[in-house]
Amino acid sequence: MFVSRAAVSRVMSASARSMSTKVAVLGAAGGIGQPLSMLLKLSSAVDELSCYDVRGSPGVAADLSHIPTKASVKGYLGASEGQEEELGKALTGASVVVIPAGVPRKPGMTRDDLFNINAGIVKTLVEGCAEHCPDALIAIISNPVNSTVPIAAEILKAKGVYNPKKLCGVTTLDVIRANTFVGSHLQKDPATIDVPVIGGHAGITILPLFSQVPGFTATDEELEALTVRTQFGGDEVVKAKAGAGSATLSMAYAGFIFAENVVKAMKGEECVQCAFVESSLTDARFFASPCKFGLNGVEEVLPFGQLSAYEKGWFDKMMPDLKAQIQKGIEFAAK
Ligand SMILES: NC(=O)C1=CN([C@@H]2O[C@H](COP(=O)(O)OP(=O)(O)OC[C@H]3O[C@@H](n4cnc5c(N)ncnc54)[C@H](O)[C@@H]3O)[C@@H](O)[C@H]2O)C=CC1
Ligand SMILES: O=C([O-])CC(=O)C(=O)O
Repeated sequence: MFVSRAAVSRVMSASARSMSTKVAVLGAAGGIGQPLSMLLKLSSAVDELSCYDVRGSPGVAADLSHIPTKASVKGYLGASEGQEEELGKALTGASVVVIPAGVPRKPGMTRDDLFNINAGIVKTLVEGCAEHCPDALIAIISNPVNSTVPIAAEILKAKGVYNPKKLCGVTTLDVIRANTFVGSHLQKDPATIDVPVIGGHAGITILPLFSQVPGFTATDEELEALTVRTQFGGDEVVKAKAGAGSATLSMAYAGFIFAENVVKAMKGEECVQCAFVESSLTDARFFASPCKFGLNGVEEVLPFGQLSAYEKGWFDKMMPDLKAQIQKGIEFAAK
């Protein structure tokens, strides 16, 4: 469950750790990667920022390094002619790895249409994590998240380093969209709204639980419009960008909130936020729900509570799609 930056964390002073945190962003020169790296550079929770990409990352790092905040920044490049592969250096010592590497959608495409390219990219990068930072928490942004997270799990398992507490798909953008749309509907400050969003991260697998928002009221038509807008918020941006990609700035903000919360939790400030994780809440192997984050990553996958009859209808509709997308990722990794 996502609240606001200020409200999500509770300080556990007794167990607070003073650890130095290296965060690696893989795909750091992209539309998401650049603003995400900048927000992480501005965070007082981050000590070291590692910017990796197959192009442009040394420039991004040099640029960010002139911002006077405490995090040190280094850029690392993938292999190309005359250029050695620097993924190992980028990952060594990282406690959190955020992965926005991969191609974005164009109008008319589904997230699943990205599978053929992005599955291979995520596989290679997660193999690097298994080798160079097996204890790091990996936060996957690359789409289709419903399949790329299962791919990552299978790769880590095959390498003998899978820890379900340390692998998450980032669904925070769905939460912040739902908060924004409900804020506007109720004419309230969206920062005070906290909509749990469960399921997955693609179309109808995204299920906002508006029935759990205190004071929420809507007609049937308004509820339907808010639900569908949250499910297809990504398409709204893809359409508006007209071929120039998908959400980058709102995603960078969402990825930053997620990653910073993870880092703070690892330093002793427990928090609850939604994430797509291995889960036994439903018969889907991975499922997004509120999770408690702490010193070791996902400390507890929390139940998502009572669904309204309307939400139960969407839940039943989404499950076959979600399970098929998860299975597709598992089968890819087994090849
Ligand atoms: N989880 C979510 O809520 C969201 C996910 N996304 C996804 O995030 C991904 C990235 O989107 P954008 O930043 O807009 O794309 P982009 O094309 O602007 O940036 C992607 C970056 O990844 C890099 N890259 C490609 N292969 C790589 C590799 N093997 N290693 C390292 N870097 C590599 C590219 O060089 C590029 O800089 C897409 O798959 C998109 O669908 C986008 C928005 C929201
Ligand atoms: O729609 C897309 O392709 C990007 C995405 O995941 C989102 O904006 O939610």
